[in-house]
Order: sequence, then structure tokens, then C-alpha cells
Amino acid sequence: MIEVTDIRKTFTVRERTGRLRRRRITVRAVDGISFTVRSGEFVGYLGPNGAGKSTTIKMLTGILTPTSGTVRVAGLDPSRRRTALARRIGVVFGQRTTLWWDLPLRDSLTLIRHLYRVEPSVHRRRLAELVELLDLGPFLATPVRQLSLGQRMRGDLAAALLHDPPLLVLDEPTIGLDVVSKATVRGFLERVNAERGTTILLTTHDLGDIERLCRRVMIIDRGRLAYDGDLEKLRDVAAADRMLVVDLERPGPPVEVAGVTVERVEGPRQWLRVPRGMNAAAVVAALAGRHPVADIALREPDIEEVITRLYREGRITA
Ligand SMILES: Nc1ncnc2c1ncn2[C@@H]1O[C@H](COP(=O)(O)OP(=O)(O)OP(=O)(O)O)[C@@H](O)[C@H]1O
Repeated sequence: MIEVTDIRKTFTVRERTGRLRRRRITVRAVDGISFTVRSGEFVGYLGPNGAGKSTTIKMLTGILTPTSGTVRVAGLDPSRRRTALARRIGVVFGQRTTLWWDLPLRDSLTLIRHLYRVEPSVHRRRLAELVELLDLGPFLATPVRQLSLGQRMRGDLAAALLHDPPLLVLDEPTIGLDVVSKATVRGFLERVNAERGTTILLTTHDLGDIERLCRRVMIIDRGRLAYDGDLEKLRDVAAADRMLVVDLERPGPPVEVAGVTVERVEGPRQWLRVPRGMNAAAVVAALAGRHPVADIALREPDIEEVITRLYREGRITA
């Protein structure tokens, strides 16, 4: 569905160096990225601010032309076939709306039918389906500018999917949403992917989105692809050490187990850092043989911890 080969995008910017002096510098926003997304995949695309995510999305949707390299989306070259491509993809930018600000949501969605020249009967059926799935009914008559952010986002999702594109590209779709709206949007995207087989590329800073929705993640850092693979494997690649939280029957000095560091002691509770590669079950067995243990919990690092650590250590290559 998406095939990207060694794409680069550079921008020339003028930087002030003195009161009147300026010099031209070249910013490499995307610096040699290749990847393939197959039909039906749900892929997360993440990276820190300024990493090159939006620039990539703009090249995929034909808004920007790559400085070099090739892009094929749904079999087309996006920058040359922008109109043809528009029929095959849906795009949602969380920070901007594609809806008409002063029109009621229903009218905006009707105008989109004309833009994509969708048959009225097909449009009616599809609209009814999206209205139900996204629960748009209560505010179809409300002008877009009066919608809450969550309602507007649901409207934008409907607008992007009305022409039933096989590919949906989302740039920060849950930004600024409250917990309930986030859950609605995530649940909806999950269904669209599972039931209609829509391929989804999701850019987000919200790791909750990624954990809930994507099996595969790509991480971009300073214009380069730093990781492309399984979300679960990412934990392994980078996994922070695991923490074993042990409740002894009574307070005591830090326990001693070879290879394990006691990080914290609070009354009868002790936090043990178990290095990666060490068998946690063996640690538990060694402990239980020597100390009266009331309870034990093993805490796996969450994905946020993993990614923060990857950035900090500057080693994000899988
Ligand atoms: N039109 C432009 N002109 C000059 N520089 C640009 C332009 N667009 C992007 N850049 C630069 O390219 C780099 C990548 O920007 P991009 O917007 O793709 O990052 P991003 O990963 O989407 O960041 P964010 O998470 O903050 O949205 C940044 O250094 C940015 O300043």
C-alpha cells in the first residue's frame, strides 16, 4: 500500500547571524528513509518533535515532493497524481480541520460527497454507517465551530472515510482530547482496521494510542528511521531492567541476591532491579528460599519508559 525508497527532503532556511547578515543553511528534515506498509496493516509512526514525521506524511500525501528517492502510495506517485490519490486515501490532521467552519457538520459531509463524486445512494449508506459508529447523530446540525474538540475530531474522521479509502493517514488524531474521546477514537480506528481492512498509518506522541492499536511501530529520529518492527520486540531491544517489588513479612536489611540491586527499601517492601537477560523466576526462587516473602510483583517497563531510554542512550537501532 505504501512503498518508500530512500526518500530525502531538505529545506533551505535563512538564518540570522548578525544585525544584517543572514546565511543559508540546509535542514535535512527526512534523511534517507525506506519502508513498506502492506494492505491491512496498522502502523504507528513516532519520534520526538522535529524528527521529520509531518514531512514524511506530507510526502506520502503529495503535499511535498521528495528532494530524492521514490514514494508509491496505492500504486501512485503522490506528488504527480495528487487528485487520483485523494480518492484512495483519507487524511486527518489533529491540529487542523478539513470541515467547513461555519457549516453544520451534516452540510460539510454532504459537500465532501461532491468533492469525491460519490454516488448519492452509496454516500447515504456510508454516512449512516459512520454516523452510527462515531455517534455523530446528536450534533449533525451543529456548526463545526461550535463542536467540542472530540466531536470535531469524530466529524473529521467521518469526512476522511466517507469515500471509503483503502488507506487512512492520521497525524496526531487524539491530540488534546479527553480520556473518553480518546477511547472513542481509538475504538473506532480499531474497528475500521479490523472490519474494513483499512490500512492505517498513525503519527502520534501519545504512546497510549500506539500500545492500544499498533503491532508495528516505526520510530524516526533526526530524519532517519531508528526502529521499524514489532512493538513487543521494541521492549526487548531496549527493555529497561525489570523491577521486582517484594513484600517481606517484616522489615529487614536489603536482601542479597547475586546480580540484583536493591534500589529502595520502605518498611517490609523492597524494590529489586533485575537486569535484562537475568531469569526473574530464579531470583524469586532464591529469595523465597532465604526470606519470609509475603508477596512479589514483577513490573515490566512500559513503552514510554522504553522509548525515553532509547532516546537518552542514543541507541534506537533495532
Ligand atoms: N517548510 C519548512 N521549511 C523549513 N524547515 C522545515 C519545514 N518543514 C519542516 N522543517 C524542519 O524539518 C524538520 C522536521 O520537521 P517535521 O515537521 O517533519 O517534524 P515532526 O517530526 O513532524 O515534528 P513535530 O512532532 O514537532 O510535529 C524540523 O527541523 C523542521 O524545523
